[in-house]
This record gives sequence, structure tokens and C-alpha cells, in this order.
Amino acid sequence: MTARIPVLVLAGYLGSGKTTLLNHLLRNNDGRRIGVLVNDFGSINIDAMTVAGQVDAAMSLENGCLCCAVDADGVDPMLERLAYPGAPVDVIVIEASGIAEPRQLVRMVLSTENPHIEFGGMVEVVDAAEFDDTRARHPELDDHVRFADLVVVNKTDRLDAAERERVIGSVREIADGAVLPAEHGRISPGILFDDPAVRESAEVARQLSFADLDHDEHGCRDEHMHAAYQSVEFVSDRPLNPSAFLRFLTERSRGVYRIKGPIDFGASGEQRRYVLHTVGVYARFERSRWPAGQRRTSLVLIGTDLDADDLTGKLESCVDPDPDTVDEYGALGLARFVQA
Ligand SMILES: Nc1nc2c(ncn2[C@@H]2O[C@H](COP(=O)(O)OP(=O)(O)OP(=O)(O)O)[C@@H](O)[C@H]2O)c(=O)[nH]1
Repeated sequence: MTARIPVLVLAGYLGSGKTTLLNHLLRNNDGRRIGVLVNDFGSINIDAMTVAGQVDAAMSLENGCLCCAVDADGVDPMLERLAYPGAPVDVIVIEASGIAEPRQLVRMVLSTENPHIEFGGMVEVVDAAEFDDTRARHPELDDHVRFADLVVVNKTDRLDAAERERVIGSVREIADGAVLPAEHGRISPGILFDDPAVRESAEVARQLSFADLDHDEHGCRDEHMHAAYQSVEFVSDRPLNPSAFLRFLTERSRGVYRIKGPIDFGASGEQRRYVLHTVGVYARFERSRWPAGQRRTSLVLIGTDLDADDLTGKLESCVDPDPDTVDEYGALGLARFVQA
């Protein structure tokens, strides 16, 4: 199975810290080759660009990054240039600088017919110190925060402890997705994307948890360097019920940014392996054969403020008490999430 390239939309109001966060990701890429799309070269100051030479409409950066400008024709032509089998990028970030409506950009990514990409999520950067003022000036900020799969509450260094908690609390009240406080955009890249070697692997979930995520005993990564995320693992040798699991997916669990891994739906007539990839409310299954002897559900849920017991309990209740009674029609609901 060829891995698809995740495409991430990075949004946020003027000066919130999008470019700072992007530079942080470029500097801490852990070997991932990051392609960057910006809508206007002039408006963005990517550090790495100072070492770049311009090649056609794409900028090749020294650390293996590529930069292209998104024009009015939308993202498709540029995605075509960056995302193809054997492409020199593992991840694409579109910085929505100066775009008033980032949801439009998300829709463009979701509606692209490029078979080599997958939606990697919308990240909204907010300036913690300006949050109240920005909301007052731009009431639509609430919609963006609610819609985002991850909200980075940046510039927390500009607030005292009490104010910081108040602002983070306000954001959490609005947000449906994950919320990560940060200084100078320093977030753990692992919340956003996998290690390239892991993405190629068939056993996504198992390797994600041990090799890629590199957790300490609290399940947090690089806590001192970056704003950290958490992960919860769920493994079951007993098949899951498709309808129950789809219900779990549609009732978005607070704080979960993405879920990955193979699922055994075990319905009679449904012998295939479903590999799940979700970001926020976006979900996609890829179907394949089970490698011999590896038929089991093995999921990793990645996000912030995760309630591990609650998530594990919900997933356990998806385990089918009597999988033999689920006929092939029971798995039909999965079809709309399956991509060829
Ligand atoms: N104190 C503080 N300053 C920050 C932080 N993050 C970014 N900045 C500064 O805030 C300013 C704006 O940051 P940018 O990363 O350029 O913001 P942006 O969202 O890309 O800005 P536009 O592209 O103009 O919308 C810069 O001067 C940054 O150095 C932070 O966490 N704390």
C-alpha cells in the first residue's frame, strides 16, 4: 500500500504565529520532507527560504522542503506538482496567510481528486494575548476555532499563569477538536504527522506507539521542548461491530486529533482488513488483506487532554459480543468511508 501524503491547512489571524510554527516544524522535521504551499511568497518569511534557490514556481529548500505559491485556481495544480508516486515530500503544509476563510481551503483539499494525498487536518493558531480582542473584532474566529481539528494557543508566554488558564479555558469551551498551548509555535510535530518510515509500514498502530511517538512513561513526548500531546492505544483480538464503531467515530471525542490503525470488523463475509485514518471528523478506510497471523484491531488515538479510560471504555463497548451474527450488510455503513 502506498502511503498518501497528508495535507495540512495552517490558519490563524494576522500575526498569530503561523509562520513561526511553520518554521518550527521545518526545523524539527525529524527527517520528514515538508512541502509548503503559501498563497503569496511576498507575505511570508520562512527562515529556510533565505537559503533557497527558486526553481520554476517551486522553491527547493536546503532541508528538503519545497515551497509553492497557491494561486486563484486553487490547490489542485500545486498538489499535482507536489504529490505523486515517489514525490520528494512526506507531508504538505498549506499556510493560509491572509485567507479570510480557511474552511474554503479545507474544502478544496477535501474535494481534490488527487489520489496521492489525504487531508491532514486544519490547525488554527490563535494569539493567546490577543484572543479576546481578536474575537471582538472578528466574531467568525469562534467558528474557525470550533471547526479546527487542532487549535494552537500560541504566545502563552505573554500572559501570567491566571490569564493563561482563563484564555486556554475559553478556547477549550469553543473548540471541538484538540487544544494545545504553545510558546513560539513549539509543538511536537508528532501530533500532526507520522514518522515517514512508520507511514510506509503495514503495522501502523504498533509502530506508532513505540517507535514513532517516543513517549516517556506519562505518554507525553518532548515535554520540555515542545507542547506535548498524548496517545491512547487500543488493541483487541475480538472483532468490532461496524455500526457501533461508526457511532463512536461520528460522536467526535473531545481532544482527539487523529486515529490510525487496522480494524477487524469480523463480520461473516467481511474478511478484509480496514485500515483507519481520521483527522477530526474526516475519516477514511483503506481495505487490504490481513498479513498472515496479524488479524487484530490495533488503534492509536492522538490528541490533547485525552481521557484514556473513557476512550478505552467506548472502544471496548464496540467489541462485538457475537460477531458471527453480523452479516455482510452490517459492514455496508463502512463503504462511504472507503477509498479505492
Ligand atoms: N512573545 C511571543 N511572540 C511570538 C510568539 N510566536 C510568534 N511570535 C512573534 O509574533 C510575530 C508574528 O508571528 P508570525 O509567525 O509572523 O505570525 P503569522 O501568523 O505568520 O503572521 P501573518 O503571516 O502576518 O499573518 C513575530 O514577531 C513573532 O516573532 C510567541 O509564542 N510569543
